[in-house]
Amino acid sequence: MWCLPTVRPNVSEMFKCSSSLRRFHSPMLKQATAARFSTTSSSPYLPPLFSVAPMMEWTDNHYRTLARIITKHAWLYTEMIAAQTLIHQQTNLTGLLLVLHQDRFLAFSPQQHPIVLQLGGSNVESLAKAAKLSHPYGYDEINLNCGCPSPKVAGHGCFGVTLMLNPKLVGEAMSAIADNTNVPVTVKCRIGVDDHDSYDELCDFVYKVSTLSPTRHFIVHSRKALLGGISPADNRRIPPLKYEYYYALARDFPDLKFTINGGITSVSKVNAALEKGAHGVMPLADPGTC
Ligand SMILES: Cc1cc2nc3c(=O)[nH]c(=O)nc-3n(C[C@H](O)[C@H](O)[C@H](O)COP(=O)(O)O)c2cc1C
Repeated sequence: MWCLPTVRPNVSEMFKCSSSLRRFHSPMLKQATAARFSTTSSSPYLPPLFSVAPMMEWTDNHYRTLARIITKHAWLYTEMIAAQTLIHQQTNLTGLLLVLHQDRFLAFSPQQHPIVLQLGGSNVESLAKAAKLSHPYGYDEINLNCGCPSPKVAGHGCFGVTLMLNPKLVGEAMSAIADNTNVPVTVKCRIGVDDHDSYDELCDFVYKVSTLSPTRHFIVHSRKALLGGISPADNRRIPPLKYEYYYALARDFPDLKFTINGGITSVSKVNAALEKGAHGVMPLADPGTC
């Protein structure tokens, strides 16, 4: 039996139109954000109720500033930033340039809180170092990308969604990231890769990552990834959405939190997911369709 909460908010409350902009200023969302920030080590971890999906070449500083004008409380994600890029920027540049260059990748205006830094990479030491480099900026959470199927990313060794094939490595990486930050660490993944698409394999991934590291929150893009060379756009279209995997995870790992992602394109879909028991929702605020 899937767990259904007794009281769920109505998310149409969150969507208040002002001019042509949609606002997400609901008291419920404000309350959820406040509760999230008041979490202490002794109280349970609360995932963001509503977050805007990370998008390479979209969710940069400018996009996030605009998003923050539209929504006061939604969680915002950076684009994926390769750990190695941050390290190269640090070692190849000097003095003020180093600061400016690194700030191109890591700086953000305080208004953008709550904000999550999404890292990409698979080298445990590099990810640890990247987490350490990001520490002074005050991100609210660090997330590891385990869902990107782009050949540019997944094709270069164990990176992006190919990380799902090595849960032990992800667990170790998440543990190393957590050792270098004092904010929650989270994973964004798919439900499988190619033929590795059984629910058991997904459970194995979640179980190993959460036992080897303090990761308590997974953002689940509820499609598998196909690594046969299809485009990232086709990888969002061809593999079918299997929300049943998402709800089964929420049922089978009661100590963990899961955010649903993939195909959440309308207020009614957000509401339907929350009513069905989703801990958090991550729609894609596609600039082309807003
Ligand atoms: C242009 C674009 C860039 C994306 N970049 C990232 C990224 O940097 N990191 C990431 O985890 N997901 C990225 N994604 C995936 C989205 O965050 C999200 O998981 C996916 O779009 C959900 O599927 P949907 O399009 O059906 O909603 C990107 C998606 C798009 C369309």
